[in-house]
Amino acid sequence: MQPSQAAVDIAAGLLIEARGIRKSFGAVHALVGVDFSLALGEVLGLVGHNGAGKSTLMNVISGAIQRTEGKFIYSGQAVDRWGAAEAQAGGLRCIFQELSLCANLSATENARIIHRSLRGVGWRHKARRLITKALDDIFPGHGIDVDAKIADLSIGERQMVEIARAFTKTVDKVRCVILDEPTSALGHKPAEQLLAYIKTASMRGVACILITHRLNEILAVCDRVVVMMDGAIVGDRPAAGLTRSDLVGMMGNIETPHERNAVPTRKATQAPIVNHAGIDGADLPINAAPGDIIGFAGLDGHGQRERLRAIYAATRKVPVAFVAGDRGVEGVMPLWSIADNLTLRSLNALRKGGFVSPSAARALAQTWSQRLKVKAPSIDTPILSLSGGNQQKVLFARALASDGQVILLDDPMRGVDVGTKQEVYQLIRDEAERGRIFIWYTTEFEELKNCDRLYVFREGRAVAEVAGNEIDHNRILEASFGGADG
Ligand SMILES: Nc1ncnc2c1ncn2[C@@H]1O[C@H](COP(=O)(O)OP(=O)(O)OP(=O)(O)O)[C@@H](O)[C@H]1O
Repeated sequence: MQPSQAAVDIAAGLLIEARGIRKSFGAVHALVGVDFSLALGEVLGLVGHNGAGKSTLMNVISGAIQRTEGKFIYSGQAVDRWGAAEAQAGGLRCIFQELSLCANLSATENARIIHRSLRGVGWRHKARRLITKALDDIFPGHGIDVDAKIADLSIGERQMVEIARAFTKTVDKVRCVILDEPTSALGHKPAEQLLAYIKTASMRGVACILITHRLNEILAVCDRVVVMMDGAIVGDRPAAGLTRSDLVGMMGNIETPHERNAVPTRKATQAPIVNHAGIDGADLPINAAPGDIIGFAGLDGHGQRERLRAIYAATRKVPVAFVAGDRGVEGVMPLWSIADNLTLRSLNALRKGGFVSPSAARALAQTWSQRLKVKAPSIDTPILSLSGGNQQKVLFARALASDGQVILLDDPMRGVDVGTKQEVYQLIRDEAERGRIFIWYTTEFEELKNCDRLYVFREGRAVAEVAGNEIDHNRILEASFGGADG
């Protein structure tokens, strides 16, 4: 077999070398002396639990924040001042978890922002061509209108534009792309397309750093895996030959496979509380009784989110809570603390004599932030200073701490680490045992295995119902694409 361009370049030299990097935010020591390197054309997977310091390290490397201490060498040159402009000029691009596109501009205009060379008469035409080509190369068949405002695109489409923009090149070359949870808002197909593209980009000599909690993605594309824990690098190994459980072990977790219980008989005796009719005869009614964990499956964007919202609006008899997937737009109150964000849905229940009881609110916030292991100095910490996965945990805690008997989940585990995910799955099962109903849309097939029953969506309708032991990948794919009874 011919060695790839990446393998040749890896032998030839390093693009990034960082030594003894430290970064503190006041009393929080996010990086405590990190040595990190990246070769030309290398695909490096960066993993670790929520709050381990992955994004902070990438922010230092991309020049978004300044290191407190340490040495940074880029392309053989030691650099003192390293900001976003220097990184861009050096061909280093970054796709952050919280997307950086201007919402009131189109994809075309957003492409222009990072390419100053696109100026003068005809810049719009050139920018449109540039971003369209990148989208077509990475996500063939994407269907995105590059002249529509970003605000009018779905979260998945926004993520695709952000990714495509990072790979566009004009006079500025692309040498390294940092992708922080790039697939967390993408459906299955675009996620696969991106992984394939990362491989081809690396063959052309573009290095990529992939941060993801989806470990199969790391195993699929990476040359090397680096593990972070508590602000330090604790593992660094070639990816070849590693298994998923090796990775989980390197992160200090042990994976316990979940054996699905047979659907408890008590459910047969309980009347459904959710009884939601479809839009027509081809759209199945959604039924859920106390204790049910119902999954919504199918290709992303086929009506699952709309149905969750419709169920939310129609559920009147019992309290209902919603965990949003697009936390930036729908979930997080950015200027508030963890405690205020967490108790927001419980203010009525916390009222004593007409006023919200501060001590009861704090006790509730403390309990649930501990149960979900939110990593922060205290519950008074501003939510925006938390890592992405920890922000998502707070949103989850908000719903579970509430009186919601029906909990609607819109892909809630985006960016949550593998250890916490297992604990949250257990929490969901425990809460279901206590009689809560979960209706759970997820883009991760593995998560669907936690459900008692699934509805598969296609073209805006729930077209198939799959119960218990029939839940398998092929069955879902068949229904998603219209085979068999789908
Ligand atoms: N601007 C900030 N102010 C205060 N603390 C911060 C800030 N940014 C990050 N931190 C803290 O630094 C630590 C590392 O966070 P970081 O975002 O790097 O983690 P991460 O490994 O990327 O986690 P995740 O997988 O959840 O995205 C966390 O404790 C976080 O709360």
